[in-house]
Amino acid sequence: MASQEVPKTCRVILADTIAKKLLAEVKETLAGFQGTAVSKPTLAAFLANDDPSAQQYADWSKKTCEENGFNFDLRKVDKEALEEAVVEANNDNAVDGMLVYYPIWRNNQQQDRYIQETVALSKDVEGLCHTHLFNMYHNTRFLDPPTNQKKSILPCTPLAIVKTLEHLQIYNPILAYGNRLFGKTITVINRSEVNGRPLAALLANDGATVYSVDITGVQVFTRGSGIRAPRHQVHDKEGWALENVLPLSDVVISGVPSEAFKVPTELIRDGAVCINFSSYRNFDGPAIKEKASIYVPSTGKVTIAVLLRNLMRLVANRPQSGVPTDIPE
Ligand SMILES: NC(=O)C1=CN([C@@H]2O[C@H](COP(=O)(O)OP(=O)(O)OC[C@H]3O[C@@H](n4cnc5c(N)ncnc54)[C@H](O)[C@@H]3O)[C@@H](O)[C@H]2O)C=CC1
Ligand SMILES: Nc1nc(=O)c2c([nH]1)NC[C@@H]1CN(c3ccc(C(=O)N[C@@H](CCC(=O)O)C(=O)O)cc3)C=[N+]21
Repeated sequence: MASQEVPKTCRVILADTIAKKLLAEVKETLAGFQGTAVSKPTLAAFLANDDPSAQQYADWSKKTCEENGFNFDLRKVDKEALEEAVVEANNDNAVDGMLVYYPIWRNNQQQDRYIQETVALSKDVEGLCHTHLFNMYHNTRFLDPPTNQKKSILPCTPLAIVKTLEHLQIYNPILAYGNRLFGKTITVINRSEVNGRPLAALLANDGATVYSVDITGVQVFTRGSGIRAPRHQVHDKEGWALENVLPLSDVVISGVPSEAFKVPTELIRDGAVCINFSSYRNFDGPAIKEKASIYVPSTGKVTIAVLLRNLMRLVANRPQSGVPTDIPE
């Protein structure tokens, strides 16, 4: 009997597919807000740079908000007027959540950090205020222990990648919640404070061994020996580079903001899962499809769906809003 050749095909999974699933949940949750004072939540977005990718991201966010029953209020302001504009939105009851497009001061990250902290905790839809980040790094889910009514907000892009990995069934539902990446090795290329570092921590907190790569080198994020440690641990891997970690990795996630950068396809394991979150294509299009089992070329649409979910969560965290508090995880 002639043996049937199994076609060697990589599945390309588009962000749109994952986003649609999440937006269906958003719609259902928002239905529960009808008849309250916040039937149509408002997201204010501040654009204070001339970054075309921020403008494009704002345009998509506006479209997605409006198609799904949210107000999107884009406020273009001068850098020097930004702080006061954020303070005004903090005090404006018509604003349910806000985000500021970064980077703003290209040579002064401290000043961007200052603006991140100026956003009120109760309106921080991207989860970038210190308290939200602290809770994420410490694997603490609630803002109000021991009452545990107010959920802490997780950063949008890292959470979107977690949602993507869940969709791809990299999270193993047979395992206990909070341990569903146990046994998985994941490389994250990017260690920025808003994307790569929180992502590495989230994945390690769920049990993965995570190699976090940036231009300075490699760190490994794990839950430590055994599976019981409550939060992740970080160690430097002196002298290590992509060539050491890519061959070990079940999943490769890349977010390098450069046209020229490509993850070296020949170092990636056969059958690895490859996810790009950069606005540039970090994987070499045709070649990666000969290597990867699953390839996700972008995640921006998933990020926007997560943003809307975070916005509903902020509303639900205000007891006076009167909306149901059971926003899906
Ligand atoms: N899909 C989404 O939802 C989002 C996508 N982005 C995109 O993600 C990208 C990254 O954004 P940020 O993290 O804010 O940028 P960033 O400039 O703050 O950080 C870049 C990171 O990549 C590392 N890196 C740069 N070159 C490298 C190389 N050759 N090898 C290894 N590591 C290298 C840097 O060390 C740093 O850790 C951008 O293209 C941005 O537009 C940003 C936010 C959301
Ligand atoms: N506070 C803040 N949060 C952000 O999330 C943030 C920001 N500042 N500053 C600007 C960058 C840029 N950004 C992108 C989002 C999605 C894609 C992306 O992947 N877009 C397309 C792919 C490209 C295309 O179709 O042209 C997609 O997923 O469908 C790219 C870039 C978020 N940003």
